[in-house]
Amino acid sequence: MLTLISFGQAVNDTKLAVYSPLMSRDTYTGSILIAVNPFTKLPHLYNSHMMEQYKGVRFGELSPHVFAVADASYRAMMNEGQSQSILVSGESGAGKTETTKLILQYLTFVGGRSANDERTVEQQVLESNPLLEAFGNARTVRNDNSSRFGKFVEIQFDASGRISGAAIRTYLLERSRVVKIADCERNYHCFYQLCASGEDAKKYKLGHPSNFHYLNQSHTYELDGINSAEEYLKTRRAMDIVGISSSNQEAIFRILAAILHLGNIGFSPGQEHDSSIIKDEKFRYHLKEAASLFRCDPNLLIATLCTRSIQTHEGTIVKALDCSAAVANRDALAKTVYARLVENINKSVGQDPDSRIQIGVLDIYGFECFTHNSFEQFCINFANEKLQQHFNEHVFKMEQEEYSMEEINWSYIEFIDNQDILDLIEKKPIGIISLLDEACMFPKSTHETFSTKLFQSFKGHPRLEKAKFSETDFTLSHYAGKVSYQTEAFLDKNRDYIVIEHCNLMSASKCPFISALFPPSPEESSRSSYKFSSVASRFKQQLQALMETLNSTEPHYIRCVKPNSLNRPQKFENQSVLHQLRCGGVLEAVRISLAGYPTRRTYSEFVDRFGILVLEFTDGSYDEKGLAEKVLQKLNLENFQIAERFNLLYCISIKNNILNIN
Ligand SMILES: Nc1ncnc2c1ncn2[C@@H]1O[C@H](COP(=O)(O)OP(=O)(O)OP(=O)(O)O)[C@@H](O)[C@H]1O
Repeated sequence: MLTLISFGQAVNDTKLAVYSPLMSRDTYTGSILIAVNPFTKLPHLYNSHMMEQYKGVRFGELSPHVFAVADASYRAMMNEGQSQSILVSGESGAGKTETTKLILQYLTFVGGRSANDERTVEQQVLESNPLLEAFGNARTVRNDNSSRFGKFVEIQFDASGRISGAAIRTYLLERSRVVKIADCERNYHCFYQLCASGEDAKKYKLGHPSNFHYLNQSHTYELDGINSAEEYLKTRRAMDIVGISSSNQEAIFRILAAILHLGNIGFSPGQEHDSSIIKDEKFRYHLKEAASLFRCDPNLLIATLCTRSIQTHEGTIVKALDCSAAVANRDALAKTVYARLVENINKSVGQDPDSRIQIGVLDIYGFECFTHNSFEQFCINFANEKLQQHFNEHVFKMEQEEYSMEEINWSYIEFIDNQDILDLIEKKPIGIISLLDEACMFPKSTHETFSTKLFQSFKGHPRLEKAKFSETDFTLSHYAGKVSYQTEAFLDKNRDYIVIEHCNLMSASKCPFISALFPPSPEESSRSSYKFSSVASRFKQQLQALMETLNSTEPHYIRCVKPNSLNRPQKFENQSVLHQLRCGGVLEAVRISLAGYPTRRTYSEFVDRFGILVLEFTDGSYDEKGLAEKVLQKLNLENFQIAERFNLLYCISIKNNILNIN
């Protein structure tokens, strides 16, 4: 079944309102909430009074609200004993992170213990958010606080419905941002917070962000209305509440400082051909600082940055790296350390191994189609195809199954199945990801050879074509429209080398926190100390695991909509909104719903509401079903069916809009 409801004041003035509310009933599977970003603070909509109002109230009874979805999932979990999931999606800046926070706020409200202790599990869950944001969010051209990863926050409950733990899984952290930032954008917030931290910054020999290569590339340091020093204190407080020990907190910020010093190390050509050395005294200073903060041997750090070892039949030989290879090596080390640090922080919220019921909230990037689309858009759109399939299966298939179960006459509506594009992307041994991995493993492959192989392998495939005006770009026909991908950087971006020297350097750190980030890996025989690890394949596996989790839950959907590109309140760009609804599968859902019987009422609900129209028959000689039939006869309605099995009445809502008038 499908419930489509709109949310936010802005939506009331638009054509979208015509779809709202189509129906409601006591089962919530397949409901979609459209949450329009108001771009203005509306505290009265989200306070505890509001939470109290939505608590335990039948879904659809009150105005559409994110609390209604959160409450519905909590009630369903408690009543049916089944885990739930809430899938929040939308484009950058649409309000996913804010919506996720509101859901967590509501769940901690209904599932929290009234304790004064700051370190209750629910406080930890709430405080995990600012922590994740400090380390995983950054300013982009679209959003000052953009999440640079997808996340699935699983709130665990005990049998009495109290929060007992939480687990956070993150997806596709944008690692490149640690070392490279585009104009007007920033690195992760935590770096600026640390630079503004006063005493701590001094202790780690930090100063203004403009002194650091990893922060000064975009000349953008401040965020409107945000004080980094205050944010630093908030992050520290969040760490306390989540339960990160003070020595681990010290290690975490020391690592951030080390990364900044590492980025300031420059190289000049060495005496030997194609070799490099640390450029001069200034760069040696940063090298010494980085080594000292990482608690590692400075000479080993130099060797790690400027050389690479290769295994041959005769033994290990050490090959010098030229300056540009040394810079790439330095950046790879910075990215690896940061990614492992963030992974570790995400694990810091306490899990409850005994919990049997959970509510998972997925906050993941929506479908993307820009003028230039690269590997990141490919991965994001792959994830959206997966989620779209899940959406299809759970909303459309269940809709159809319900009709056949209730023996309702209904002509089967086709929905666009996207299995073919998923096969094209992920099928082994020949799919886009497999071909890309194969290209990455052969040193001589280029994006040209990759594209040629791709076009040869899928000649005539209805979902793949060569992009116009390019020999190497490919266009995929996604469920939400066509996207052309530029392949130039595909191979590079898919290569995530695990560099043995990096692991050795870090696991030898005298700081136990750092060495634990790099546990010894089983020795593998390889000719190179660089081991290829595929970003796309790892993402594919993570998505698979996510889909398995989602499939074991009852899903609820929230589609966040960005009403305008200027981030202003009260401004609605209809074309863009329609495009977002199409990308979120909402228009397709509406189509399916309108083709069936979107309005459903139990006989009793129906008679409660409309019995007044047939007062002359309410003398007790008719049961609820009989009275419902009398109402329908009186209204001269035709497009309805009466289901015997669950005492339900199915109506076509658009024609019988009267049924929705409260
Ligand atoms: N419910 C809301 N009430 C008030 N302001 C909101 C609300 N939702 C979003 N905003 C505003 O919009 C901004 C962007 O929202 P948010 O960061 O949640 O977007 P997002 O979809 O998570 O973006 P990204 O994918 O880039 O992380 C917020 O910083 C906030 O200013």
